Amino acid sequence: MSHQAIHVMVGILTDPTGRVLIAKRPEQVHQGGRWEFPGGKLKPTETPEQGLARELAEELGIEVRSSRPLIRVTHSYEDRRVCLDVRCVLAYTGVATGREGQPLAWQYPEELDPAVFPAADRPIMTALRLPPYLLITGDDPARPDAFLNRLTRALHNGVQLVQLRAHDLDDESYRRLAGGAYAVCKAHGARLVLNRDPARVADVARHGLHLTAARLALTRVRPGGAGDWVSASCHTVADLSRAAELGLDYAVLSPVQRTASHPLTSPLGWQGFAAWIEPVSLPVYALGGLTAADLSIAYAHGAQGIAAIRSLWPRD
Ligand SMILES: Nc1nc2c([nH]c(=O)n2[C@@H]2O[C@H](COP(=O)(O)OP(=O)(O)OP(=O)(O)O)[C@@H](O)[C@H]2O)c(=O)[nH]1
Repeated sequence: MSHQAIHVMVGILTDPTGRVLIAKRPEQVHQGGRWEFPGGKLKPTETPEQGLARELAEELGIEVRSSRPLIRVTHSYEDRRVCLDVRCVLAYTGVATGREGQPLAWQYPEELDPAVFPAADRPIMTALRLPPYLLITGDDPARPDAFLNRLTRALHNGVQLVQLRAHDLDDESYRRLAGGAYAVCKAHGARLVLNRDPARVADVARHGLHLTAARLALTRVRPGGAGDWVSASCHTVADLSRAAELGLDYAVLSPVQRTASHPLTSPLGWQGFAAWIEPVSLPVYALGGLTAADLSIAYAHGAQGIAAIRSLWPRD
């Protein structure tokens, strides 16, 4: 088998209700009969944007006007290795139709069934379900009422994913706070991920678990159950590889910029961030000195979105 990955451009079209476009691959081709996100092989003379535009014109009869990176996934099948270069189509003209006779369907990301897609597509489906902002909770965990109040305000501001980080609390206080935070998140349709030793929160209601970089290094098997989203803090290329090997759902890479809390740690910068995540087939949030306004630059460098404590945690 050739080790050179085939560069494949893949486009995500979204309708106004948030459904994404999928197409059925013909029976006789590679991964035939499975559903896919539209796209195809990049030609050697094309830029990624040109390749995406050509494939979507050929397959769907649309003209792509603009797109942004979503994720890159490298996957080895028995007979070939592919690098799926996935972009969200932000603007296009025309009406998508199956120009090659392929059935099309629009589905909400939560409804996509990984079993009917090629194996390489799993991280794409995760990326489609994850929101742009990840709030890592800030101060006040010792005053649960004030804490939950701030959390509620953050959710009103549009946050949909929350990591409960409160390392100063003892286990019992953490579990109590998690109970309150879960209720608030659930009521707002947001997800709560617990940053605590998984063994100590095994019976606590949640949507997922988060591993510190130190715990990631000690973890041999993906923790949690089938319904958990599992993430990890990463500060090195080795951390990112480990998160991917363990089959985690996403990573949080820091620091991208210098932060007040770690003024002496040298930041990665956006170029460094992009270079580190490029070979990793995982959605990766950028963390460290960032605000919601950095989302476009984060997207341009391949991030899933922005993670932040200070800038997403409401002040009094
Ligand atoms: N378009 C697309 N290809 C995918 C996805 N997932 C995935 O593993 N692939 C793989 O990426 C490769 C894409 O090749 P393709 O057959 O679609 O390429 P193409 O349109 O240029 O076709 P051609 O080679 O017949 O000209 C295949 O090996 C396919 O199995 C996906 O979601 N969308």
